[in-house]
Amino acid sequence: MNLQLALDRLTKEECLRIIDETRESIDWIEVGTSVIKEYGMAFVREVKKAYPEKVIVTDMKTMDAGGHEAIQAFEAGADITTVMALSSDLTISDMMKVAKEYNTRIMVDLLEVSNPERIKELEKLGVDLVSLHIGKDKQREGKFDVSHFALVEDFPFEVTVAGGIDLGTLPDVLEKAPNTVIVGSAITKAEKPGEVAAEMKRLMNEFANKN
Ligand SMILES: O=C([C@H](O)CO)[C@H](O)[C@H](O)COP(=O)(O)O
Repeated sequence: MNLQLALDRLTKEECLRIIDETRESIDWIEVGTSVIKEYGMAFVREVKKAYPEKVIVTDMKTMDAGGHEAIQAFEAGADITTVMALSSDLTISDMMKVAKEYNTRIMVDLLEVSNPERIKELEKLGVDLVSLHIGKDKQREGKFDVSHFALVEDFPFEVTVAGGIDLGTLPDVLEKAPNTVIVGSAITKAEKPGEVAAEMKRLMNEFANKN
């Protein structure tokens, strides 16, 4: 099970400091949408160069022009880039075509998707990696909870989860055995990010060893 560190609403210097403090505990590094908007693909290149051993996820949240944005992400060194499930099938399939050429992956973000029909369509498109996600704004009405797993439980997807997950909610999330847990603020806003990430990874390893 992977721990993905999500870097959002931070300066470059803060991102690099937090990666450095958490590097022993994290598996995947997400250059968040807000960081990409601030610094562009140049910063993705910088992170990949500094941490070639980590899986780099660019949270592009692509909604259109999928082929172009996938090339931008993969040329910058991303191993995985995100597209919104609510975008056109053509956007998603164009990105999957590019990912095949680069030997990389597309993560489909299920933000605001609750209709099982859309999930079936994604499966038909050949999607294999999805993100169950409660967005930052929506978190004001409630953070990610395990009832959201129901949307994908009958599908063969690799599942990542995000949406305000912290040390309090992690144990319940782990019971559903997602492939990757995405954590942003609970680590990045912590006084000691390294300690929070280490404790999260310890709980994840403990769960994996028991199951
Ligand atoms: O994708 C994200 C969000 O939409 C802001 O861009 C975050 O990376 C994701 O939600 C994880 O962050 P937290 O919710 O702060 O754990």
